[in-house]
Amino acid sequence: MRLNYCLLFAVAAVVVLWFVYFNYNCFLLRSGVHDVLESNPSLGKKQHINMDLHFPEGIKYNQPGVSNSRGDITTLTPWLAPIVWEGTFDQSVIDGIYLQQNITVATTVFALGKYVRFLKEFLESAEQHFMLGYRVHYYLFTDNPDEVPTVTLREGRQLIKIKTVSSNRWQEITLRRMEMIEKIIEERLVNEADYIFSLDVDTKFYGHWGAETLADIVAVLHPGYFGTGRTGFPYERRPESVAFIPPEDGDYYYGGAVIGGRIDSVYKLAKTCRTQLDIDRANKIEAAWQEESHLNKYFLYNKPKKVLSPEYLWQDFKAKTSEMKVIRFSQVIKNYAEVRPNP
Ligand SMILES: CC(=O)N[C@H]1[C@@H](OP(=O)(O)OP(=O)(O)OC[C@H]2O[C@@H](n3ccc(=O)[nH]c3=O)[C@H](O)[C@@H]2O)O[C@H](CO)[C@H](O)[C@@H]1O
Ligand SMILES: [Mn+2]
Repeated sequence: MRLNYCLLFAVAAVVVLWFVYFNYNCFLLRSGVHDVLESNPSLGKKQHINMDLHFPEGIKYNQPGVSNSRGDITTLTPWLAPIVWEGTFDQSVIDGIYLQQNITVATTVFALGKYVRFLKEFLESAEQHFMLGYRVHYYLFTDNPDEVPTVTLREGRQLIKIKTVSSNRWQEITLRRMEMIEKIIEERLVNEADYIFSLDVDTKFYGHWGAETLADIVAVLHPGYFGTGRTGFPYERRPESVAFIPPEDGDYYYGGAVIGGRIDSVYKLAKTCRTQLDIDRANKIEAAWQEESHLNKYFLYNKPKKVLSPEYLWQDFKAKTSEMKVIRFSQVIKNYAEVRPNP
């Protein structure tokens, strides 16, 4: 009789324990804690997450047209990557696909030395226009965390400050972004994000920037060289630099102010550019436009899967041209001599 009680008690205990464990797991899944607790998924594995363009039922959207949506500009590269212009995408279709993927977009921003002054407008305007509805984590590299302004962030968005040593050369600050992006992907982002954008801080958002910009690896057309012949691009032209591009080569001139894509692809890009910057340094040569020159070399041989039009990187001093239906992100006017640590 006593044995039966013991047995009953043991069974009851197992049932209770299982119940508690099951509910705890459900709680973890619901709260997304599993994403963090999982052991480091390798960068290779990351590649296969969320690649489907699954579209949920019940969303109303316009029927796609059969002629070009824009007649005034090219909306495809010769390797058939989309060039994202206003009028080429339907935001409700894009959000239908990407909102349900539950993605996290890491955004690296560097504010070293006096560039910390650009943060307020950058962050405030990003909160109005950048990836609204998506989880956004800003990773802010600065040598002066105390001067970072307090900006109210929307739900699901956070800012992580990373104390970083500055340099007395602006060229060094901008080119070192590659190794810092490489490191932070290795150390954190592999577990904390799906996509990443590296953005210049001396900038401001003026219009919608959403999930239409997401792809495996994303480049932006530099507003200063859109429509320029390739021989006029400011590529590195000295063969002694790894960033060298001969005058007969080149697709576009891409801006260094915007780099984006999936974590594993941007990792590959950052690592490659960092390695090539190291080789140049050992050979005592610095490319004409630092990491931007190496970025252009990288994209020449590793074509971007999506190209953002200059709507996604304009310059405040530049008059709007006819093909620019909207300005989404733009470099603010700065006094170079006053904000930079060296000429
Ligand atoms: C529009 C565009 O594509 N701009 C690129 C261009 O000039 P820019 O004139 O845009 O370069 P920049 O002075 O804005 O420097 C690039 C970024 O480095 C950071 N920074 C720089 C200096 C400093 O003292 N503190 C600091 O934090 C900051 O995040 C800034 O946004 O060429 C640079 C490389 O030469 C970069 O590739 C820039 O992205
Ligand atoms: Mn800039």
